[in-house]
Amino acid sequence: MGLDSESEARLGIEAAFIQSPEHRPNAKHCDFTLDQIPLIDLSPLSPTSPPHPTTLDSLVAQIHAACRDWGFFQVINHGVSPHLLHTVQSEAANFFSLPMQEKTKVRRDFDNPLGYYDTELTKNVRDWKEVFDFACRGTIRLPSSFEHESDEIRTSTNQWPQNPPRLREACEKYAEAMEKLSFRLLELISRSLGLPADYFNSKFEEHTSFLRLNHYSPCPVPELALGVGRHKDPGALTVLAQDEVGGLQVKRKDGEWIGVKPIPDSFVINLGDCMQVWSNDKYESVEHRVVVNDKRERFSVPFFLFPSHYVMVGPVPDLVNEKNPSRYKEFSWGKFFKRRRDSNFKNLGTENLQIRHFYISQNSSE
Ligand SMILES: O=C(O)CCC(=O)C(=O)O
Ligand SMILES: [Fe+2]
Repeated sequence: MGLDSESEARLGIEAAFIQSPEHRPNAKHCDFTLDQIPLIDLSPLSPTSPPHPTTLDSLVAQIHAACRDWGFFQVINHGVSPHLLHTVQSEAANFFSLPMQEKTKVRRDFDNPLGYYDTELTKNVRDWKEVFDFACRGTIRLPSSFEHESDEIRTSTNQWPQNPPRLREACEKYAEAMEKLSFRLLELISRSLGLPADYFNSKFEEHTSFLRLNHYSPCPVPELALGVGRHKDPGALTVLAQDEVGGLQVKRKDGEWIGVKPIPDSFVINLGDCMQVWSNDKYESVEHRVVVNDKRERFSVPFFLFPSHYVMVGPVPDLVNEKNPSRYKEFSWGKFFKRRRDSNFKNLGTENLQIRHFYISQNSSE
């Protein structure tokens, strides 16, 4: 942005955090009391009472409508113990309250992207947040390079801080619960596309899913910065727990930013880029962002369900036909993820890799 240090001091924030004017939030964007995103009750999935077929059909129909119209929904009665979630939230708060020198003992970097980080870029602008990332299954195997020729695979391993001592256990138990819930959701989404419930399961045998503890501290100039800049999640789906403060916004189909109302003990679910491609654009991965405020800190915990690194992502053959031809060329999940992640660490000087870079033009004259 090219601000000098005097201007930075006057604004109370470093230039790297400042969004360009068209992406800045305004007062209208800060209402988190309206309940517009679909709310879905998952109690028919309860293990004590197998669902009646008509109940399951109605649940699948609700999922279908939410995925088609919003790409976002909230779920209640999901079977995850509130205790697990509250423990992870309080351990996250304990961790982020530690002095910086303690947190940076588990710093994540270009070589090991798991751990603590406070300088993430989204679309080359710095986010007003600090995070702690950990793999759902302890390790993640990904290509070491985005380049096509390279086949080398690198394993990243979780880094656990000694402090707070119970963070690791809380996170590992929570991750297990998220893994289970996300597969149940994946089955519902699969049915909602007219596919067998287990259609996608083989793509997740060595899944590269990870969780993130997000901490957004109060920002002196919330009208200039964002907690997370506008983006789409790259994977299959995201299961997000947020506290009562509010900050997440979803871009509605008409282009309006809509706040997602915090509902106690609920999860916010959104579809990622892989689901958009698999569904051949029946469902969309919807843009979202996080606004910050100058009074209250906010915590959130997303679980990102990502396929195995070797999965080639392309439209599901059963969902394409002559009338509805395939809209995407296949791409390697591992290479796509690696490239997207590298852009979190350094300004690659170009636009981030997006699924539309694999779009097949439907116009034969182009
Ligand atoms: O904190 C939130 O509400 C959402 C964060 C998010 O979108 C992300 O980390 O991808
Ligand atoms: Fe996101």
